[in-house]
Amino acid sequence: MTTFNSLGLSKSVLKSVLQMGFEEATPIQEQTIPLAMDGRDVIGQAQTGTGKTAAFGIPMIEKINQDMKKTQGIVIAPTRELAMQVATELNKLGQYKGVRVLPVYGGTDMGRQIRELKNQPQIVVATPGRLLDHVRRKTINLSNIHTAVLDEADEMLNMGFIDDIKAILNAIPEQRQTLLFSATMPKEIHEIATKMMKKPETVKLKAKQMTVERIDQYFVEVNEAKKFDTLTRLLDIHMPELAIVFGRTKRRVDELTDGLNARGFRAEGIHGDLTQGKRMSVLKKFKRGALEVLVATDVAARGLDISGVTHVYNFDIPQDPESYVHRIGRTGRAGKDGHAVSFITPREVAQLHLIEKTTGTKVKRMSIPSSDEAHKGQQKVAVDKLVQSLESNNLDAYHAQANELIEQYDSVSVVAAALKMLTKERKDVPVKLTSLSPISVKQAVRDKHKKNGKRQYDRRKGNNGNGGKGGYNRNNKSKSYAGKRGQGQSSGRNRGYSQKRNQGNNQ
Ligand SMILES: Nc1ncnc2c1ncn2[C@@H]1O[C@H](COP(=O)(O)OP(=O)(O)OP(=O)(O)O)[C@@H](O)[C@H]1O
Ligand SMILES: [Mg+2]
Repeated sequence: MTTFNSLGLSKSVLKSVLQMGFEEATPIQEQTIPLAMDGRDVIGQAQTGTGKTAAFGIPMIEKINQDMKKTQGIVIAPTRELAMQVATELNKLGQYKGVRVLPVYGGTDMGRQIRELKNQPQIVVATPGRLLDHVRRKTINLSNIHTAVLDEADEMLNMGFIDDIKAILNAIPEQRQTLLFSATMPKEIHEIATKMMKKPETVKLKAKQMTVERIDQYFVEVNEAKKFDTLTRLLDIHMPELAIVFGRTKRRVDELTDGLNARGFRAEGIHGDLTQGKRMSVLKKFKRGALEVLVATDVAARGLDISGVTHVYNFDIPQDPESYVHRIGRTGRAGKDGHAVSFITPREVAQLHLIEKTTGTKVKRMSIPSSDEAHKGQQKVAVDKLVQSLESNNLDAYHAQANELIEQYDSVSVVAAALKMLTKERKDVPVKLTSLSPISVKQAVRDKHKKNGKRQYDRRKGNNGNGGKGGYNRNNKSKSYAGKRGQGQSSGRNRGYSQKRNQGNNQ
């Protein structure tokens, strides 16, 4: 067990860390913080939800000179929502030191952003497209930057972003420290990365598998036409606290959202064609539990840390294994349990095997639940509601009517009728989605070579461990890692080839 105290943090940062409820450092923090504080370039790889943000955030904040009102650190993240989230976490870490952090991303007012950047916040957390805009307009001063971080580094160095990243890094003083973090790091991207860094130290936590062990991983083999009914049945049976359903395209997300609402689920979608205001409001609603289901493209696959997400459904199987790792990693975070179910059409079985091979995980088969099973799930919700009402003890006004009913009918029938009324009957609402062609491994490989499949979601319209169970406590403000963990990835994996999504502006 490593406490933050023993990592040699300054008083103010230590105070922030404790205030955030972190009691001990996670393994990736324990290993990378000392290196980074020593000034080394670091590539850090550890499973989703294991605290990589603080792993780069803490040394970065430590290095900031708070008396110097200049931009000294920069973090680049692939999506706007992630940039916002990272900025919030850094703000918390720097709260007692008095470090100013500004998120900078597209879809927001440029004029205002320029004014804010003029004030030289000490740390800027940005998406690449918008940041490059500022670099070209010379509306950001990069000359005092001593630390640059690429969060989701493999994604940032992938085809869609690499040119922007190169251009940005070239504009930052060369004697900078560079930190790269991600849960995944394909070999060829690691090679590209090391060329941009100075003798980087790679910290790759050893674990049997790339995904978090606490996430139960299942697949269900189902025909395209049956997917939607299967999804709503599973939602009825699993009764997630919060669920994320990933679809492959924006259209898919829209159709799924409409379909789920038609069947009585509170669902909203998030993808790159929505205005930034809408994206933020959907995410906020989801975080506070006003939505049960968030339907999303891969725009929500990386980095987002939303507590209460108990289930992830890959309605469409992701186009590459890395995306699978990140998507399912939206659950099972910070030591909590999670569940993931991937829908595989019969022609996508090879893609599933590739995911299993790459991640070192066995994904268990689950049979398609029957409508009876789903109905039982719905009934369970109705029973819960009834019990809640019983326990609320506020039923006096109904006693007279209840007595009359019991005199006329037997009590079991009366309760059954009440349950029937409370049960959401979903199966009668037909929902038809536009079908998508299956993903094949061959197709995915071809896509890799299609340069025009560039993803730059920041620029587009409108958006542009594992471990011993129970080892992690998160009571109120107290979060701690304990017990045996071995987070991170198994090393030396060689996939033999890599894939590139051809999602273009599908997100
Ligand atoms: N030492 C710690 N003790 C307890 N909780 C922590 C600790 N460090 C981070 N956390 C919390 O764990 C959660 C996950 O952290 P974070 O988002 O940094 O994970 P990540 O490794 O970046 O995941 P991803 O790969 O999905 O981006 C956050 O809510 C964070 O506040
Ligand atoms: Mg992260």
